[in-house]
Amino acid sequence: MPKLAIAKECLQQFGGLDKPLRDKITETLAKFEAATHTGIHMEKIADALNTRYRSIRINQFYRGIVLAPETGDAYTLLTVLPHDDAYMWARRRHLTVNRATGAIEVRDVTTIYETLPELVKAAEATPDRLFAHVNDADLTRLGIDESTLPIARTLTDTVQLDALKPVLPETQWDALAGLASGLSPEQVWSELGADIVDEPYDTDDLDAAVARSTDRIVLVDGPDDLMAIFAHPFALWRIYLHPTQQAVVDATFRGPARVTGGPGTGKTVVALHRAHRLAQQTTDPVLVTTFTSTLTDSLHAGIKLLATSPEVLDRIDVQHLDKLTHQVFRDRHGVPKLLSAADETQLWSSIIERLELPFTKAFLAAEWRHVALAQRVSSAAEYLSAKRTGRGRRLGANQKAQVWRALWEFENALRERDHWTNETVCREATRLLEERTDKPYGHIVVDEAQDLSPEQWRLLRAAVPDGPDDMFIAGDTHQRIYRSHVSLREVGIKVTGRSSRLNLNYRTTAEILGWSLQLLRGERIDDMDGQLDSIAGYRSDVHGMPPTTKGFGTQSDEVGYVADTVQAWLESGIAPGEIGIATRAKRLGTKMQDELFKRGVPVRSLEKAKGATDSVSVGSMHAMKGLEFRCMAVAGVGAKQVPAAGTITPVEEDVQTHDRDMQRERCVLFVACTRAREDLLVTWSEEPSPFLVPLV
Ligand SMILES: Nc1ncnc2c1ncn2[C@@H]1O[C@H](COP(=O)(O)OP(=O)(O)OP(=O)(O)O)[C@@H](O)[C@H]1O
Repeated sequence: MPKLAIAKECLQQFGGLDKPLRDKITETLAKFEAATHTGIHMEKIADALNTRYRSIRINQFYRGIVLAPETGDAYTLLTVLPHDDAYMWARRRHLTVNRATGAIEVRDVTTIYETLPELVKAAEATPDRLFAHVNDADLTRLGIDESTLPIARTLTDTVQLDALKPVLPETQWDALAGLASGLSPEQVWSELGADIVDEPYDTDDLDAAVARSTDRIVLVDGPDDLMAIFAHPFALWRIYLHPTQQAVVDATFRGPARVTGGPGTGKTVVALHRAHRLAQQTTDPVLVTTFTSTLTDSLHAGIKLLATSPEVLDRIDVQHLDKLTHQVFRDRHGVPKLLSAADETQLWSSIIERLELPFTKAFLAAEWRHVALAQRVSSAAEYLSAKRTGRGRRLGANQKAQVWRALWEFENALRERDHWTNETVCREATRLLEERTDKPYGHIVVDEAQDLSPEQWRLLRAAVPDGPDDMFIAGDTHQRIYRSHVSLREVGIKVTGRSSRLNLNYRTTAEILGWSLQLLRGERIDDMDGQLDSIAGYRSDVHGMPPTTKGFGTQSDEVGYVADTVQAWLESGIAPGEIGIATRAKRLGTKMQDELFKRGVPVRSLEKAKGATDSVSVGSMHAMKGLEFRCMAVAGVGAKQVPAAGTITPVEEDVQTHDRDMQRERCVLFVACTRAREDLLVTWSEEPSPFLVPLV
């Protein structure tokens, strides 16, 4: 029976076609396995650059181009195009095997040949060469072959390289783009997928190369599999992973492991695939968790797209972390009486007054959370020797004794009133899990790890036995938007030596990513494992318009302009559900919603509505975490709103906490801006935020 494999390019094209044509393609290909009987017509193509190209008829106007096998029965669908374009494709494009990875590559030989004289002419006008810093041996080692090398040597800037993307062999172009973005040859080498580079390849064996190209070509396993692939043509991440993503998904780790990387690099995608793979290999439950409910919903939707078997799906428990914590608590103690924020403030005030302490409520509350709870301090002696990393105000022994007295009184009051906070519920749930010898999960996968508190980490550690692949952690400390700062080591989770990094952004254009990264330039951001993280090497291969930044005299002018822009996006064919508006202050978000509602634009609040939508989404910058939109407006980025004054500890009170608060506010803005896929508008009224000043 003939087998069919589908190249990524086909699925991308498929997503952009009309429904009747998509149905026709699915129908034709579904018959493929029975082709010998139904006689699907495969024709040889005169003058094709590869004698194994065949065309298949989809309908009167469309043809697919297939690579027929030399021997055997595995066919690869390379492209689906209108009749003449399909034949032209086959006459211009050559298939070769990449020297470094052994994977198949397509190159548009004719266009390359036609472009070369222009490149040579441009190169004669300048001594600059884009790859002057890389020697031939390194380029060759990275898979640049003798046809591409002279072109690479002629390039003078990245604009030329970008223009060659559709015509150069993909893997070779990726290697050149990595080098051009500042990665060293070693870093590019590791991005190519170090585990496949040692085999001695037969560069003439196209069929073996197709089988190796799992990041670009998927083998269809019967008609049901075909239907599943074509049912979600935009979810390319389900099928085609970058070699660095695939390596992390497939690896076996002796203990906790993690993946880091900038926004949109596919950390969530990797976490989902890994959870799915673990669930396929084990009978133990696999927990997939994160810290917000919107994110939990989207993880759930992702797992449902991946897991086609009901048994595997049943084994994966996607749970909001707070919900899981409360569940463990409730199973033993029933529903806790939670202390409200106002009651907590009141309690600190009364303690300060009664003990006549020279500290503020905010200071004591932070000391309780970030020192006492974070380090499980339970006695005066432990508090005296506790690390106060990140706390700027130094305390003498007497002051520490006073603070400890206040913390003790606070906890005592909670006990006497049988009141709980989310933190003490988590602490108790952790204790309950630590007691258990039968842990509820065999594996745990955590997304957006940067925002979990130390107590939440201990809870997760206690919910899974120590062992291979016990915990998998995806996160990016540049996107930390809450107060928690954790050293994984200090909460008993050792990831050193089991950490991988993703660099290639799949979401945002290079222009939006580059602009947004400038918001964080120079910031010293930890990596949760005792080192500093870095933004070097993050890149996007997709280009678009630079972000638009615009200031207004009044807020109502700003609201009007954002609403005009949203209407223009809608008129240009963008669906309402593909548009997002983020604000730091909720009040401005409400104004935006009112304005759009008045103009008859369907709009919803992210904080209130859930699930898929065909409305414009308006939400706080925090609510944007984990989401993405084709077009994004980040509004109200004025000096009075960003950083949000109420969230910044005064310098006089604690300089280190002040600095962390400022950094966190930058990260919040960074997260909002990096949700945009194609278009980003950033606005403010009166003075711009100090974070924007160097950029506008
Ligand atoms: N291999 C892939 N092929 C196609 N699309 C991909 C691939 N990997 C990721 N993507 C897409 O890139 C976008 C970002 O992926 P994802 O949300 O996993 O990134 P992330 O690193 O978790 O982002 P963030 O940290 O900003 O939340 C998504 O639209 C996802 O579908």
